[in-house]
Amino acid sequence: MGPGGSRRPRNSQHATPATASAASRNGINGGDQKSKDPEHEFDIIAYRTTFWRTFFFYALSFGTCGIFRLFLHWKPKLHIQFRAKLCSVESADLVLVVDSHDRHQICRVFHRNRDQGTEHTVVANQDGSLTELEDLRWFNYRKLQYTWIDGEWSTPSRAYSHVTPGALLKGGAPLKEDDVALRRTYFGWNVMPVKLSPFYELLYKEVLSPFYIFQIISVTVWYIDDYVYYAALIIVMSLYSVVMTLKQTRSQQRRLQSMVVEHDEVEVIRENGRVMKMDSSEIVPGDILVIPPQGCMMYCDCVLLNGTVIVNESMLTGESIPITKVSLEGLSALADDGHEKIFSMEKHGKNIIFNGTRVLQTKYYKGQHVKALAIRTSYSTTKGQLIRAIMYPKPPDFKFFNELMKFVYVLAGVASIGFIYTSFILLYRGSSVLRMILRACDLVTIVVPPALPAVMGIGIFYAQRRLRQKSIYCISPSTINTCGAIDVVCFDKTGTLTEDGLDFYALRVVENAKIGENIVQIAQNETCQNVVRAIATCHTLSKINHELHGDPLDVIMFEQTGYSLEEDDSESHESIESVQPILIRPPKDSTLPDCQIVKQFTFSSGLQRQSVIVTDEDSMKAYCKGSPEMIMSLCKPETVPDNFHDIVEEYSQHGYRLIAVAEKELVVGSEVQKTPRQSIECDLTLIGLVALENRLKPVTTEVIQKLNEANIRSVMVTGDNLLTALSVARECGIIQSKKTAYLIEHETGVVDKKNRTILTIREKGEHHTQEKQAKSIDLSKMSNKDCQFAISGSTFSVVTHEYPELLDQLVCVCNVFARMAPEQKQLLVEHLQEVGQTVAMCGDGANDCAALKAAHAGISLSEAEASIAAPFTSKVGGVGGVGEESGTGSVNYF
Ligand SMILES: Nc1ncnc2c1ncn2[C@@H]1O[C@H](COP(=O)(O)OP(=O)(O)OP(=O)(O)O)[C@@H](O)[C@H]1O
Repeated sequence: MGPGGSRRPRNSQHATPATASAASRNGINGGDQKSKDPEHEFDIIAYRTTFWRTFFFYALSFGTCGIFRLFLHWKPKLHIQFRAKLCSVESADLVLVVDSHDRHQICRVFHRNRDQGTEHTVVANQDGSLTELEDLRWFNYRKLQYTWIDGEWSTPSRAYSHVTPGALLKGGAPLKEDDVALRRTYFGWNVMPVKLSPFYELLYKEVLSPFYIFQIISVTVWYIDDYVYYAALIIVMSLYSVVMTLKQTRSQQRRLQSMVVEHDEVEVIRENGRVMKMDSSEIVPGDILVIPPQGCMMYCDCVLLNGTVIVNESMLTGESIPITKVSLEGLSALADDGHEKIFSMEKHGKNIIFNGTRVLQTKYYKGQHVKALAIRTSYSTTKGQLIRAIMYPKPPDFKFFNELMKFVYVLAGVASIGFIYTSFILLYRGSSVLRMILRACDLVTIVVPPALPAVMGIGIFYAQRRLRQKSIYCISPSTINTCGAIDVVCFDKTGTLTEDGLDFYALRVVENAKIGENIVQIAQNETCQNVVRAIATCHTLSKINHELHGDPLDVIMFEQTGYSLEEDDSESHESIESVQPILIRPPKDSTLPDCQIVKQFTFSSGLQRQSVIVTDEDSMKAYCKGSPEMIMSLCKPETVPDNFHDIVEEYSQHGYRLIAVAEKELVVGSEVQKTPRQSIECDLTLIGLVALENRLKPVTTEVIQKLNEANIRSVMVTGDNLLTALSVARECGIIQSKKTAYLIEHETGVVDKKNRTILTIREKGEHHTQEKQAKSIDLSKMSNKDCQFAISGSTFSVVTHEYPELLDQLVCVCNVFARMAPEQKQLLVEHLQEVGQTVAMCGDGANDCAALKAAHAGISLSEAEASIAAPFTSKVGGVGGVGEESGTGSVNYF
């Protein structure tokens, strides 16, 4: 099997596209490769078997009744070194793949020549086109197919990996049937088969582990030695454990299968633009899909070519609020650095509809198709990557297993001494050889606990059952053991520690750089109509089945305005995005005209803002809302009140969530569709500040208290303001009442002699800053003096780049990390792990996904039971305390 998929049955298990292409590295005979993907970093070493090595391998395996083979089964590296020798990729028939956790796997290399045989040797180019190779070599590893192209191992995700957004738009032409057939030979069918392993196969894998082999030997020794009852008891326990483990593995596979093996009818434009209905398994990268107006499930990763769609990505992110995806149309061709933009899955997430997500609604001109270009199928999609991460998880917890193995080695050392001593004594006393061996082995089996795997297996099984009863679903049972060793739990704030919903508190209008008083009732209040209009239009809400859907923050703000939202059906409106404009109507008795949202720039955590372009009868305006710091930086300084910063601090200190609103007048009829986002979101005029209340969840304080009692450190890592975060942290007990909170800060441009930005520490509440040279900051000492620390993302970034030597200390003593971008959340988790901490991360949103994945134990709070964002998914919607005795007997809380 391999890239010969055109003749392959539809549901065959075919290696599918991957995320990374393996880059060439000068290695042993040119056969040593290293993958670029940091997450799945691995070496690929080429080998060729020889006749004599194979002969000796079989001879020794038979000659030792399989013991030699069993030994090599545990040691794949020795196995391949014994059977084959290093060679170049061109002559290899085996490769040894070594992953970043030093796990080895031997894979067979397949080979096909263009002139031999009937099947094609096509591969994909980086721009998505196909090319035919003279000689095709590939191997399958963890559901992906690696093909030797241009001196490197590449996966099918190589297609569209180096292409401009403009080329993607232009390249979106219907595929011909011949082309489809050729593409299928390389990409395979768009399915993710999860095989239910037969019982005997699972049993074989389980029983061949060194522990079980040792157990078999132990039981045999005891049986011969007349410990019949004890031996029988251990057999019964082990059988029970094996059956439970197998049952668990099978139900795990079934669960995964139900999440993965989904397919349905889709509409694809093929051959001369005909819309054809077909099964989703027939989609190949390059196909153009038609997305129905009423929505559908997505079965591949695709780029939106026109219109706008609203999707629910909860399956991938755990976050169930609808997200708006926009088309590539109108995207500027040049990046910030002036170079041509290159399309990437990371940077253009807002233009990609991912496999496994549900399209709730599409928006475009009536009667026109919303089209999307399939770029990745089956296991190379984002969903495929997550599924692979579940199928081939990281080794549970290195520290835990290393220590467990150390414990076993110490016991084995003690046993060996006993073995030698007993053998010597018995020999000296003239005992028979059989009795001597029996006694000595008996000693070993008593010292090293043979029932250890059985006990752990049973423990995990019951722990998982208990979690399920509490609506916590676990897709990676081995992680349960890790939870017994958690040192730090990182919590996202909004939606995790605090309620998802917010309460509107007040609006303060800014006019002529003066800030007004609190306005609590904003609808129809004459004094704030301009800001109300901005709030009513600046969002990405949509109406699905007559209900407003979107970010809870947007919903709550919109509902205060008294405005209503309608999709504009009239033919006359010229929309900038060639999307049906959204009509915003003021309250009935208002004299203000209706207005249309003609362009939306979606919210992103990294940008901390969101904006829209709105037109009414005779004007065109851009409205922008976001975090006060961000909006202030985009506003003309003369429009920002002098005391604005102080006012923001005051609200933040009381835990309010703040959103600043700004506007900009645009010239009617100007070509704003071609204007990049950064040209719209600049030189703004500040017009208002909205304060929202964000209450703690009832269970939060109790959970933090339990963690404190268990000596597990709680850390808040949030995208919100530092002072707001600090106030919430104080309220829930992350910052303890008897401790003083210190803020670690910096001032941009203020540098020391070494040209490093000066870090300052100030006590929360003090307005003066007590400057200290970075060197004199000894955070670890200060933490002993009843201090706790908080830092914001920008200072964290300064420390990361300019004071890497402080980072270890910082992550160990800081309890609040605010204004953290998604990648900083991940960096924090990774750094905590680097300093030897076992980390759990608890989050609810798309901005927590990377951190959830990086943590030893990720806990996603999600409505979606089947979220694959983290090993644990809690449906209870809170950080409900879970006292759970895992297989290790520890009590865990999360
Ligand atoms: N829909 C929105 N429109 C405009 N600005 C927003 C919106 N949602 C949040 N913001 C602003 O962007 C900031 C960062 O948001 P982000 O979602 O990264 O974190 P968060 O929701 O504040 O906190 P957490 O990381 O704890 O969930 C927020 O503090 C807020 O000021």
